[in-house]
Amino acid sequence: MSAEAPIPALSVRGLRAGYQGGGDIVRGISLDLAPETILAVIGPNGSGKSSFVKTLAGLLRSREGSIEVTGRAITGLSPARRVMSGLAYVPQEANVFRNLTIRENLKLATEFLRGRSGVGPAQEEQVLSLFPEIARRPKALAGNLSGGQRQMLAFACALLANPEVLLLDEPTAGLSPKFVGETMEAVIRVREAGVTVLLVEQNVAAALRIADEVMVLVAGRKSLQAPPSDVSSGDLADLFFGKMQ
Ligand SMILES: Nc1ncnc2c1ncn2[C@@H]1O[C@H](COP(=O)(O)OP(=O)(O)OP(=O)(O)O)[C@@H](O)[C@H]1O
Repeated sequence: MSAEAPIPALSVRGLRAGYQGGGDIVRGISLDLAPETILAVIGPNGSGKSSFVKTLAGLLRSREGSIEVTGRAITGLSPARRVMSGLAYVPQEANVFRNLTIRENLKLATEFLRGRSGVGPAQEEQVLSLFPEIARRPKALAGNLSGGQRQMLAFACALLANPEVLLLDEPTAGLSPKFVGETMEAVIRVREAGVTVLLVEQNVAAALRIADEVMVLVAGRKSLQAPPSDVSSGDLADLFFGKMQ
């Protein structure tokens, strides 16, 4: 890296992780993610995408390797301390309290984040400006929102932390095509607001449309990292098919 290159928003070196009593599922992943970009992480079912993102979020303990956010080591930190260090995470499921209103969900997230710099009314206003349909209905129960709107509420809660990096685990899972498009538009707005996004996605076409870089995971290893324009559907078919053989 030259002296002028910006510090990566997220830097991962030799990351290995697995579940208790089992072998490694994340098998030596390294990557540098430039600031204010979207990295789409794709790969066959069971290739370790969710495990990778959980390791970054601190929910799965890393066995080896290092993680830095804007040049600061976070490898040994708890999930909560990682959020405070600028790494926010939206899990695939159970990412909002369905029996609480939009306003209550946002309030809880803010309470949790007390002490993190940049958290407060100005940040909330900026975040809500990204998601007008959430901002318009503060008293709506999260459980009564559409799947797409619920994802936006989950994004909003995570962004209240004023993070440098937002980790999204399959935000379009189970959504109809209309809501897939809306969710992807929301991810673009998040990047435009200055946040770097690591997006795990099963919907390869939708992810490639918005990503600046794509990383293909096969059996817990990085098989490819490139701009989407450099990745052919033949390459992807080979990588996905290779896993199934
Ligand atoms: N809690 C767990 N305990 C033990 N093994 C697990 C656990 N969660 C996932 N695994 C295993 O880890 C491997 C990778 O799973 P993971 O969910 O990370 O893959 P994925 O690429 O996200 O899959 P998908 O695209 O189907 O969501 C699989 O073999 C899975 O069975």
